[in-house]
Amino acid sequence: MNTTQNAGPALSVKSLAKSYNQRHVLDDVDFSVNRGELVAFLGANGSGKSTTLKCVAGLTTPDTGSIELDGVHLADLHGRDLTRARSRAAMVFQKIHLVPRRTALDNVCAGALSRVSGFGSLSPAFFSRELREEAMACLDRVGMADRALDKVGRLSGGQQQRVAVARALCQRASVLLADEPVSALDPHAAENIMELLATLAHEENLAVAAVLHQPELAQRYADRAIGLLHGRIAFDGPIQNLGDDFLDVLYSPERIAA
Ligand SMILES: Nc1ncnc2c1ncn2[C@@H]1O[C@H](COP(=O)(O)OP(=O)(O)OP(=O)(O)O)[C@@H](O)[C@H]1O
Repeated sequence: MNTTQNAGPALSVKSLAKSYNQRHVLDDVDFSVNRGELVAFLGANGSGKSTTLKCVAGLTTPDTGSIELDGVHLADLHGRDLTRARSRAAMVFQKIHLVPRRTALDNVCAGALSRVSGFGSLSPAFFSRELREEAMACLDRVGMADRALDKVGRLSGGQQQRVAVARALCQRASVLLADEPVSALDPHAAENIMELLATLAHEENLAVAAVLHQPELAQRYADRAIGLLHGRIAFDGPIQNLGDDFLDVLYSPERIAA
């Protein structure tokens, strides 16, 4: 259970802008994600969804804009303070960045890398008993405790994605940033992961932002949708307000080519 008591949104982004080679890919992007909420990021290829999450996670540097995590302005911080504040947001990718030859448990322990000083490798020798117990609890939360000692490379895609979520939980993040978490999964496994993300939002009070390419999954599991069009927010509202008219705006070929 997330125990952070900040009253505001877990993630607040204001006036975010980003260019690559003088080409604007994000322009004046404002949004927030609250605890207890699953927000789906929708939009055509190249509309800026991943770049938005990467800016929040610190994987790319925005040109301008402010990012607040749990009420803390990242721009005010440097060095270890910045690393610690950033660790409040954990990224879960489509291409699951786990170490296949290590066990699920060791991979989950590695989620603590950004918050535990004193270990700098995936070597189990660095993992304390307390950390292992916490990692086991995280695996239990995603329904993978019985596979803790299996090497990740032997798990299915859906199971690996669960381990990746457990690693994010072991980071003690309050914000989960999931970039196409179900794109590589079969429909059944995709539903299971979406159900897990919704449970973490609704029952464990995490703020979850998930980039999805399946509007129907967003409509089934998300509370709110943010639609990006050419790097700008074209829709931000309750999921039930996301009708076919808005989906046409986000995905129609003429607009994408515009
Ligand atoms: N490292 C980079 N260097 C140059 N251009 C980039 C880089 N990363 C992204 N872009 C460009 O920024 C734009 C937005 O990309 P981004 O990956 O954020 O879009 P997306 O909405 O997530 O797309 P998709 O649905 O295809 O994953 C695209 O035009 C892309 O080519």
